[in-house]
Amino acid sequence: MVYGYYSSGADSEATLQDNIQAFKRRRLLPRIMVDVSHVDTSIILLGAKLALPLLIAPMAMQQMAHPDGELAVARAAAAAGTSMSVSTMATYDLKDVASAGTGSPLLFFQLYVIKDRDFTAKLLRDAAEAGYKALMVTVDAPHLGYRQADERNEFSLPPPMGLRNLEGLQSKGPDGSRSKSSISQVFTSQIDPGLSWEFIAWLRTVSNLPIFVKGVLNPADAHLAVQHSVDGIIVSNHGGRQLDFSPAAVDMVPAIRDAVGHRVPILVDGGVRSGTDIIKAIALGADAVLLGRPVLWGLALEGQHGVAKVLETLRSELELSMALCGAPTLAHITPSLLMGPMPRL
Ligand SMILES: Cc1cc2nc3c(=O)[nH]c(=O)nc-3n(C[C@H](O)[C@H](O)[C@H](O)COP(=O)(O)O)c2cc1C
Ligand SMILES: CC(C)CC(=O)C(=O)O
Repeated sequence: MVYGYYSSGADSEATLQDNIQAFKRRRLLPRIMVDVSHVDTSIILLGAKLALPLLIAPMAMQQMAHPDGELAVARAAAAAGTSMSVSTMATYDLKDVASAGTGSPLLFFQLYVIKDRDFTAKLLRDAAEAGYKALMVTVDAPHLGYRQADERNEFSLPPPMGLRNLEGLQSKGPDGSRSKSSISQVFTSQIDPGLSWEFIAWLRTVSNLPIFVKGVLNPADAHLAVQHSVDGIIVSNHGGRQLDFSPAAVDMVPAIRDAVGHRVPILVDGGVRSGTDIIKAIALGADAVLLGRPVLWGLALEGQHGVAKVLETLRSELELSMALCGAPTLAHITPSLLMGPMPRL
């Protein structure tokens, strides 16, 4: 049941697969005779220096993978000098995760907007007090995508685990959803499907933190996001878990970069599995990438140590591949390093 929840995508999983294929279709065209005796993988994001252009994506309910759950992931992110985003649907209190992540250059709090706006405002106050430096507002999930594995397994969070940051929220009773997955039921009853761009203005009245919107695919929406003064864009199809047959996120990066220019940072996630994937995403126009499921696999195997190994593997792959591309810094990763999609792959 847990593996099904973590690994699956929506419906036929076409988008889940496409996220991986979109990277595999591309080839790198290296430059030679460039001094790569020193390779610098670091990046400045929101004024914070990250050791690598790889952040940990928000993922719900991490205690199912390991008893230390989100605490272990936060510790591994801090030790690797990178950023973690903590889900509204975490199984540890957001304050405890922030303490565990002390030393991380940039902790994000991922917001699912609760219908009860007072509750949402309190969550945001708690996040700011706990030391989170930015918000990731997920905008691609007015409803949860249909995931066959969760229906088949009648997914529910095994007790005594709970959604610690939603405690105190009034139960809304039967939600009218016919889903057999209890997380889908909670989502339908508590999460607000009525958001529009005006929400960003409301958010500014209750939080001073920088706002990234997560789940942008259409360049027209990227343009609107910037018009509404967001601080960053995350190009994402939610790891193929929301709209099946939406495009691979990385394929949308060039058009979104064209739409917004360099006014805000652009992050992308979905299917990043190697150092060369990170290079491809940056060459297409992203500033950095988020990593999803591989973090959970590391967590399940060896807790904090397992996550650390996943991050270190990607870091060393990135460093080596940058050297082999003739790119001593991230600024050297330009579109000229890329060959377009290969036919028939
Ligand atoms: C098990 C799981 C739980 C997730 N939970 C959240 C969440 O709570 N909030 C959110 O914005 N995205 C969530 N996501 C989406 C991720 O943030 C991210 O977009 C996606 O996993 C990236 O794709 P990848 O897993 O192929 O790297 C979740 C993804 C997975 C696999
Ligand atoms: C608990 C869920 C709503 C988290 C999520 O975003 C997901 O499973 O994709």
